Amino acid sequence: YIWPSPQLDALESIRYDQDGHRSQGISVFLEPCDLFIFSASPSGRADSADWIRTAYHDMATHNVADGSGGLDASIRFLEEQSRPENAGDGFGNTITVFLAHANRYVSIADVIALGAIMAVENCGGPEIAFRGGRVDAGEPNLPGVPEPQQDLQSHIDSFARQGFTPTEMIGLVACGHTFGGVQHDTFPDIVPDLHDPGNLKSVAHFDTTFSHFDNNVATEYISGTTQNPLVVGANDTTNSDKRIFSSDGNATMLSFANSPELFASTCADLLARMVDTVPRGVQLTEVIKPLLVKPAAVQLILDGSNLQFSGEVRFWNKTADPNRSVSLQWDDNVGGTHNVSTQASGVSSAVAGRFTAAWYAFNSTLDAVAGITSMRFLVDGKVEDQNGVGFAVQDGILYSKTSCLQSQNPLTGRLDVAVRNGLNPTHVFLEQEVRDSVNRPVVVSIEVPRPAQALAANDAYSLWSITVADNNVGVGSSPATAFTITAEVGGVNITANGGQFLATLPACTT
Ligand code: HEM
Repeated sequence: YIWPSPQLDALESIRYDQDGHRSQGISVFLEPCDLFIFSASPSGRADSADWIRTAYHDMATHNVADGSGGLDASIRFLEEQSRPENAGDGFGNTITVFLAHANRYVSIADVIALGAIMAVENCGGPEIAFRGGRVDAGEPNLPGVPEPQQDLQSHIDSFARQGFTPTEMIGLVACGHTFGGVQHDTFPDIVPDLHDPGNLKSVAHFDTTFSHFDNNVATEYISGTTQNPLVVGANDTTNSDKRIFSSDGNATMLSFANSPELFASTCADLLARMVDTVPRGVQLTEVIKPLLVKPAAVQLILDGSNLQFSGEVRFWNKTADPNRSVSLQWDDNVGGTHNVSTQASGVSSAVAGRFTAAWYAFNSTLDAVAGITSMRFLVDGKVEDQNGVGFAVQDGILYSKTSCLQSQNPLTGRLDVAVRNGLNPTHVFLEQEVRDSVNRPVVVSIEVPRPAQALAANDAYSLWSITVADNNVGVGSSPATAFTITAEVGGVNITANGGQFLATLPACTT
């Protein structure tokens, strides 16, 4: 895709800015892969296992016939979590971690999908295609998750309702059950108290590598050494993995045992399909791939007769290199081209170090009248401009530095919006992201009134002002969020680069 695209940019960041500079903070819960943040270690549990099971149980309500259910974060509702089919506290744990990572561009359901993908990828598994655009349910879905005491035919029927064939059922169960196990606390009839100081939560694991993706779930099953509690459990009624794995005469499991590559590629396909199983009508984005050159945190602020321009750029698949020269070049509205050097600002990595990225920061002062239309980067003399498209930077609407804090409690401030002469917006509005009563990120818009008499800020901009209160701080799971400015111009919305938190504004003097 072409930068900027607010939704795809946000999805790309949460997927690929994992560790180090500008970390989005999800992958740390998988470091190391047997980390379990909710009880003392060694617990025998793992965040990674909880996250994969959460994605499956959220999806498993899907009904291909009527399009209902699917991966839509309905698992966050306590009503759904309290059903027998959703036994255990892993769903609540997972949602607690994930809620803070959702935003207006990344739904809670997208985070659930990505959490499962990252657990697999970052813990030894194959790369899995990730799309965004899931829509969070406003209420619980109908029940429909398979349970271990049910017979084979009901499992075949259940997976068919979810959209998977009997062979795919074997695959999906094996792909999931290469992680985690059955807990004594949740299933005391399947797993006894193990009294094991190395496994404090008494989890009987599905294979010997419970926090690592590999085909041991298949090799141990085929070789007869498996300790999988759903295969060799004392009560055969709950040996659902045994019935499922053997349902085709062990052909599928044998193929997985013989080929770790086949197991990995099958799981990459099936798990991608699992997280892309969404209620009918939901339109997913393209597969999110890393942008090789990606601006981030671009800010343009009116400061008297100048524009303060700052931001960063990330170069994918590059490591730090003190000899590299990176400069930023931009075009203005009056035919000029300008150059500024950048400074190395950090490095990041993703997928347990499989990928790295090098970051550079820029900071410059532009003449407000000349403004800016687009930018490009020069890396050791080579032009990076999205294959000639350039990186568009809009200067039509932005914050003015004259914005100020009016009161701390309640938090109120005057936001001065600079509108470029000639832009002629039909509307200007502030947008703030908040959470609705069921924790979905939603955007509240506040119209910025058109001033009766335009107040010139300089030769290029006039100011529109509005006093707003930030009612969002500390509400529910909402982190404090910035106000952003959007202008509707000729039926199209353009959004200012960079948002403004009221709390960080200087106090008003008038
Ligand atoms: C017939 C289908 C399935 C049955 C009956 C089943 C049953 C179970 C049971 C009883 C547990 C133990 C839960 C606990 O003690 O907290 C479990 C755990 C788990 N299941 Fe499944 N499962 C099925 C399919 C799947 C699928 C398709 C996936 C994912 C692709 C999956 C992923 C997991 C994971 C990762 C765990 C470990 C959770 C942890 O250790 O915290 N399961 N499953």
